[in-house]
Amino acid sequence: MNPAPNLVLVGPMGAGKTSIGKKLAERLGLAFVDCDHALEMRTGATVPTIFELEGEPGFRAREAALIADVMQGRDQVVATGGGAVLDPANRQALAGRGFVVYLQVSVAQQLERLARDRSRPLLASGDKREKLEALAAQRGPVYAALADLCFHADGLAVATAAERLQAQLASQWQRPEAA
Ligand SMILES: Nc1ncnc2c1ncn2[C@@H]1O[C@H](COP(=O)(O)OP(=O)(O)OP(=O)(O)O)[C@@H](O)[C@H]1O
Ligand SMILES: O=C(O)C1=C[C@@H](O)[C@@H](O)[C@H](O)C1
Ligand SMILES: [Mg+2]
Repeated sequence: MNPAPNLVLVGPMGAGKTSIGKKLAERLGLAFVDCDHALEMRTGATVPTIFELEGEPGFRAREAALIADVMQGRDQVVATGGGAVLDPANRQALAGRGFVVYLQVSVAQQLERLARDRSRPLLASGDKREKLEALAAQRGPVYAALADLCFHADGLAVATAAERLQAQLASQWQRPEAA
């Protein structure tokens, strides 16, 4: 049993961190924080606009500041952005106060889900399959090393994935009582 005060979802773009996370938070009666969305609310700019104005380094700095703040809280399901785990300080913040679930998904499934997506700057140009494969090779081991639990989300509807994940969590994650 890991007594972390938050549940954290990590994994690649299109794994369902946002979609499954929202459903799971409802089922668990916890607050839901989507880091990309929270960053957009905080800055008043969309993720693509932040990338356009400040580049990926600017986005990553804002993402790190947000994660540091969010992880001070408790009783939250936190859906991270796909690249949040690249920063060691983020990894420390997420694992320090979170039970970390890696939502695993195949590149084929990502491609299906993100075929028409325009909100992810890292997929905006070039061949999507090649990019997703390169990101998977780089990030897959990082997600796996950070995770308390790996959950295969391939082929599952959002509601089914949330239900099954909740069932697995019941025997592995117990939130501490509030002080
Ligand atoms: N289990 C699922 N079944 C069907 N469609 C899904 C599923 N999970 C996500 N999707 C769809 O795939 C798209 C991407 O999902 P989502 O935004 O939840 O991914 P994410 O992991 O949060 O990605 P990112 O890292 O970019 O934030 C959305 O259009 C969503 O509706
Ligand atoms: O995988 C990534 O690096 C990203 C995923 C999204 O959630 C956003 O955080 C942004 O588009 C970058
Ligand atoms: Mg998301």
